[in-house]
Amino acid sequence: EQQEKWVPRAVNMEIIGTYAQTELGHGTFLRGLETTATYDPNTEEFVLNSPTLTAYKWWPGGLAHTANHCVVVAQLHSKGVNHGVHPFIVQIRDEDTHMPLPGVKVGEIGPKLSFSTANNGFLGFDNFRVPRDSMLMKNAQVLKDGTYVKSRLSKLTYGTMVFIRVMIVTDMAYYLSVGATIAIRYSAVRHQSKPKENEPEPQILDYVTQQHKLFIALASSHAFRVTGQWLWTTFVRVNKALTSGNADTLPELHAVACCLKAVTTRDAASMVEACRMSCGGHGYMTSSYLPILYGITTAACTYEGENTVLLLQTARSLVKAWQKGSKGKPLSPTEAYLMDKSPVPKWENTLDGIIAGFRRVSAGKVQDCVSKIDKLVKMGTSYEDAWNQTSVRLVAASEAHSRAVILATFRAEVSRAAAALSPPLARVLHQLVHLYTVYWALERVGDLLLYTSIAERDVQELQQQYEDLLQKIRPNTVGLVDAFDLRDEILNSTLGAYDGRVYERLMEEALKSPLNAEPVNQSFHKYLKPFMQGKL
Ligand SMILES: CCCCCCCCCCCCCCCCCC(=O)SCCNC(=O)CCNC(=O)[C@H](O)C(C)(C)COP(=O)(O)OP(=O)(O)OC[C@H]1O[C@@H](n2cnc3c(N)ncnc32)[C@H](O)[C@@H]1OP(=O)(O)O
Ligand SMILES: Cc1cc2nc3c(=O)[nH]c(=O)nc-3n(C[C@H](O)[C@H](O)[C@H](O)COP(=O)(O)OP(=O)(O)OC[C@H]3O[C@@H](n4cnc5c(N)ncnc54)[C@H](O)[C@@H]3O)c2cc1C
Repeated sequence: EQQEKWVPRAVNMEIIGTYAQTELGHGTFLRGLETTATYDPNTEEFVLNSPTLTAYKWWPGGLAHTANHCVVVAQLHSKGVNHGVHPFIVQIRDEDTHMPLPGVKVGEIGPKLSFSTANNGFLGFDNFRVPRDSMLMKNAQVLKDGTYVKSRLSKLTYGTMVFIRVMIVTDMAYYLSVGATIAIRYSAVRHQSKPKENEPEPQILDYVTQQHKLFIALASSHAFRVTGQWLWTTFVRVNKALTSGNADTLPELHAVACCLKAVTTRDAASMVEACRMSCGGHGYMTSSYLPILYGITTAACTYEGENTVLLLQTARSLVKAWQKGSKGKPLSPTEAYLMDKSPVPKWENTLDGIIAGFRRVSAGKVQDCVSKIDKLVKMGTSYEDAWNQTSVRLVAASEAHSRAVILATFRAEVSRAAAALSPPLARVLHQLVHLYTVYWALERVGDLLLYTSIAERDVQELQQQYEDLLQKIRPNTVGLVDAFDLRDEILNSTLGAYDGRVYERLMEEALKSPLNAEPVNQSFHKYLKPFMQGKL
């Protein structure tokens, strides 16, 4: 009934909404939110209040000027009992005049690193009344007389966050494709230095250090797209099961969505920044789009669950899995490898060998964490303090798990898809899988040395494989980014346009600056001249 009431209006753009959960005082710790929704059975309404400054909603995108409705997450009170946080759909502005409704205080939070167009807002309530059916009652309910009917699973309230975290993985694949396209096209246009005196300056794309910076962004875009598709399929399956009353697979989905969101956003932000730096000075120009892209991707490390916090959520699941597995209980598919008790096998410099190695690293790190926590608890430390003292390792274990999942998914899905592709295309995609896998093996060589039987000569051979791959991929790189098929209007970049007119576009953009409108800027007469004449 509620969906029938709200969804068509939203789809028709009659109402514009946002998700108002985070407050000035709390974003991560949802149970600590302070906005209250107190049920009044006499009028069958909820009364919304922001009892403190820190209770003000803070951050929701589009809240300041665009939205006229929002989903407000608030502590539900009924019959004198606090039932915890619940979502309410709340109209905040008049649908005709767009004026804030009485009892609503709404505004814009101010300039940010990026997302300048998102008008992120603040929102407070002063005895603001909404009808009973404003509470989203798919899970928990409040009856007319104020009786609270519990949800069969309290964590279903957090479902929207799981959905968005799943979407973010594919989103990061897209942003990396944008960054890689701009930087690789620019690197094909840009010539710099003269390593051989009698030859022209090479394209900077021919410098192997440049390839090292950029090809991983290209490969990661594919890895994340494939992983995002797999995660989406998992999400759909879990949701289907939830609809028929089975929540058994929800914890696994939550655990894997958390670590994949964290690792893909962190990689996307750092690789986009590497793309920006790989364009030298021109990459620092806003018109290159790369600084904006960095602002967008680094925001994703924070929104929808701060990355460290999310990695610790996955670690919580891994530690529990370890404890369960040690008692011989079955584990969920993505965590089952943790209980592989076979002796450490001889190292193999193959894709399967490296993926198996990453699983060993993850399992080894989880085991270390469990041992440390157990030891501390036995010494009398509380579990919570033991957890905190182990948390640097827990985050590393969670990241290793995530890498194992991405590597295995990328390899499996590309191998499966390759059967339907032309042999040359399949070969190139396999090269990207290979490059991605070897890159991370070399990045995490310390971990592999600790937890697997990899030896110095294996590492040297991997380094050689990596350099060979850069060379093999080089001739196809521009074709590979063209294959992302991103229109110039979307790239919005002086450096990345299809026609390669980099220098012309940079000058065209520079000339648009209002500071170039007059030959002598007024600041000369106002400040500089008096200063030069000693009058200031
Ligand atoms: C809008 C539509 C757009 C569509 C397109 C999207 C495209 C991509 C987006 C691009 C644009 C993006 C724009 C920006 C949007 C940003 C929006 C926001 O940030 S909004 C704001 C986002 N804000 C955040 O993300 C806030 C982050 N904070 C949180 O999520 C939580 O408070 C918490 C998880 C950290 C702790 O919660 P707490 O209650 O203290 O829990 P405990 O630690 O005590 O654990 C208790 C048990 O619960 C379990 N469990 C937990 N969660 C889940 C779950 N989801 N499920 C299942 N289970 C879950 C947990 O495993 C544990 O199990 P067990 O071990 O006991 O068995
Ligand atoms: C661009 C952008 C858009 C956003 N859009 C929205 C939106 O539309 N709607 C909305 O409701 N919110 C939105 N947010 C808010 C966002 O969801 C929160 O900022 C985010 O969940 C992090 O919470 P926080 O700011 O309270 O960080 P904090 O939790 O205060 O984090 C600060 C530091 O404390 C650490 N920390 C916190 N808790 C723990 C812990 N338990 N263990 C270890 N370390 C911990 C973190 O790792 C971090 O280093 C947006 C934020 C941004 C940046």
